[in-house]
Amino acid sequence: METSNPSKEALVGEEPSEEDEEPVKSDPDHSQTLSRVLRAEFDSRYNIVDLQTPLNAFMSGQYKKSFAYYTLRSRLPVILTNVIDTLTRDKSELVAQFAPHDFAQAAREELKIVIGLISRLKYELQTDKPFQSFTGEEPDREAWNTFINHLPNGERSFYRGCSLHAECYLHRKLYSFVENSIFLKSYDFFAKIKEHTLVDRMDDILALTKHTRRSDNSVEVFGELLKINMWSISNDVSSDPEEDKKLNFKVLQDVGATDEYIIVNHAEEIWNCLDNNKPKKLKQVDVILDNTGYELFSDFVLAEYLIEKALANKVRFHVKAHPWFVTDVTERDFRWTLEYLSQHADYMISLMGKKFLQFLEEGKFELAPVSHFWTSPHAFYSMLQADPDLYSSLQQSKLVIFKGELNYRKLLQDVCWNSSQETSACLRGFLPTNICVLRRVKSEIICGLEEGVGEALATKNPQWMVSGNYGVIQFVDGAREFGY
Ligand SMILES: O=P(O)(O)OC[C@H]1O[C@](O)(CO)[C@@H](O)[C@@H]1O
Repeated sequence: METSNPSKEALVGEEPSEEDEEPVKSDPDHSQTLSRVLRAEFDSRYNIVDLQTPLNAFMSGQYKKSFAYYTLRSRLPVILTNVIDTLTRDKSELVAQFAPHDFAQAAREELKIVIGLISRLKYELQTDKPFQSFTGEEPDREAWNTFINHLPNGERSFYRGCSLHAECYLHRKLYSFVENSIFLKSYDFFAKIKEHTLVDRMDDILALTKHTRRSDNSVEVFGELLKINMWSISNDVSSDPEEDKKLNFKVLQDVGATDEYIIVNHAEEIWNCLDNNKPKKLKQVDVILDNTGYELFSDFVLAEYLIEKALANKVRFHVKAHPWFVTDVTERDFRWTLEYLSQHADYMISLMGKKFLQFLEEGKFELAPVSHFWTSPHAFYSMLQADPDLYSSLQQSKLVIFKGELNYRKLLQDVCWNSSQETSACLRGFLPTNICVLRRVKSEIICGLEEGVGEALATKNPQWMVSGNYGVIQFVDGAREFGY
């Protein structure tokens, strides 16, 4: 697990910016020199400093040696380019799917406009332009515009501001282009990718199903499920997607095999929090979902265990209001997954799908009302003010499980804390109830480590925080804080 990620330096410039267009392709030495010069020019034009993110600063593209810079410079342009390529390639299919026959020409024209808007967004990203207001029919338009207008002047663009804001803004804008269209309203740029994250992982889904059929009601089994679930989080920063499959397979073979990579494990505290020996009352667990596919299936399996072992009598799932960060779960993905599983040719898989659907019917599983807060740029400490209903609904829960990297970054306001800082201190007062975090570490944001652990890992591999090779199962005791 230690090696696979290429160095960021090697990857920077993978996606050349608009002004990086190179006339000479044939001479590799010349190319490299030119690319170095262009990069230096880019950095000086946009005031990029050759530093890592300083301690206690928020992640930002202005620090060249940060993962934020690499994401803005290389990863996000690639995402936009891929969307443009898909739209161009699937044009006829999309027109046939979304527009009535008589309107095919109009739909084709509209698709061209959407492609143009995405290209423009890419240009704005690559030239550090200020964030633009939302001017269409977006239901969260006002909230977004207020947010943008309140950003200090120097933090209102892709590279100057907090990278959490930049990434969220980019994904929100991207969706607004189809949301405000006539023909493509219900189109999800990433639907096919998301379907593949499930369909291509049927072997793993079957293996996980078999592995978890006869399981005891014990802290050991519960701890295993938490590990399986944490490793099921998709590792989008990995250079090789096959690595993820291998890792998940390895975890099912021997769940302890990856223990040295789990740098915080509070499984026992989480178990105690849900302890089924305590008098039975409403025990609701909320899961703030992250990605589709094998990960979502593994979320269902964890939820199934909570219900069947009476650790919870309801599990409420929170999905995104619209397509988000490529593979995040929307309501459509959630329902599509259950339908797909329940109709699968493999008897065991279809039984699982039917069982989960039945749980949904019986209210053991529930879809939480859709909240635009999850697709806002806000860190979670501002939930109480920005979405008080959501906050009070989480207060009804015994435990809220936050899945994945983005949720972690929002819990910690995208701030580069000292890694041994106590987690509850980093939440800035956000503790509606007990909190559990399952996360693969994919950026320089972390807290709650034992003294010296972060430093030791950095000595071993300076890239450890951006590899996705390490994970945490963290717990913050809401009861201790508020005496519930
Ligand atoms: O799906 P997850 O686990 O939330 O990961 C997505 C996040 O991880 C990163 O890829 C790395 O921090 C971000 O670009 C993005 O915020």
